[in-house]
Amino acid sequence: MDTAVEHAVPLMLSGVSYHYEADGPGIDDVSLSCSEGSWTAVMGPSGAGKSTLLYCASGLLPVSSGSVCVGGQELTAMNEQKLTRLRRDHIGFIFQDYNLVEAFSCLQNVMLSDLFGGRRIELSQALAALAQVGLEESANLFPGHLSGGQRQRVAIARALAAQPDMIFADEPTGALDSKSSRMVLTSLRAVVNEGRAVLMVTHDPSVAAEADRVIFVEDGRVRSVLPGGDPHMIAQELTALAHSPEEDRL
Ligand SMILES: Nc1ncnc2c1ncn2[C@@H]1O[C@H](COP(=O)(O)OP(=O)(O)OP(=O)(O)O)[C@@H](O)[C@H]1O
Repeated sequence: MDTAVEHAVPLMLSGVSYHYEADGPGIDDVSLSCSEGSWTAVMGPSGAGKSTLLYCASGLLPVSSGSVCVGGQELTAMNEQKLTRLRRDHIGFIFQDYNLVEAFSCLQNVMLSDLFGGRRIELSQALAALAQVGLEESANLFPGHLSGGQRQRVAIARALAAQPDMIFADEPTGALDSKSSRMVLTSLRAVVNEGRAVLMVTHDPSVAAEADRVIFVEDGRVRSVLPGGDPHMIAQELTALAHSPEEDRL
């Protein structure tokens, strides 16, 4: 692999806009970057554009203007084939509802890409990813035997196994109780400590507080950025944003 690409910033968005339809909702002029070993949370009211931001940043939605670079590679200029390869090789995606295949064991779920002719994942890589989320003992269990938190940790292991530069997580704890959430957040911190960058959407200030910084989005635009760490400060910012007069937001 090209060394310059290998050491490039995992994610950089410059002036990114996307609208589902002309003059309709979407995101406007969003700029942000995520460095190696950093964890960024995205918060904002319902309908603010958080998921849209995540989908644009991961190449799942084509931006209408601006630039998106993942691992130093510009996504907006890529054809579908190159984009698919980039997503496969550099991006992990964790969804709220886990997206596990019920008929496959945890290990098979982690190796899914390899089983379907996508990225090659060695057995040792898959087992290491399961161990990283504390599920090495559960490799041969099926999702039906797991709690919600364990399922989500399998999904994280799957995102990790391909050793992506960048992990996107859309409400990864949204469906979990507090104990399971805690385990998922511990796993995500381990991923970040290993040098991966995480961009995570959440509604929960105590989950966002686990991140290194929190980006607040409203009406499709970035309104403010706070450091992680203090759930009360994050909750206050969210409330202030929701109650700010329309003219202050423009
Ligand atoms: N496929 C779509 N077609 C048209 N409009 C859409 C589509 N998906 C989302 N939207 C609209 O775009 C805006 C941003 O949606 P998005 O899902 O990004 O918000 P969000 O901040 O993630 O919301 P939530 O917290 O409720 O999940 C909303 O007004 C939403 O209704």
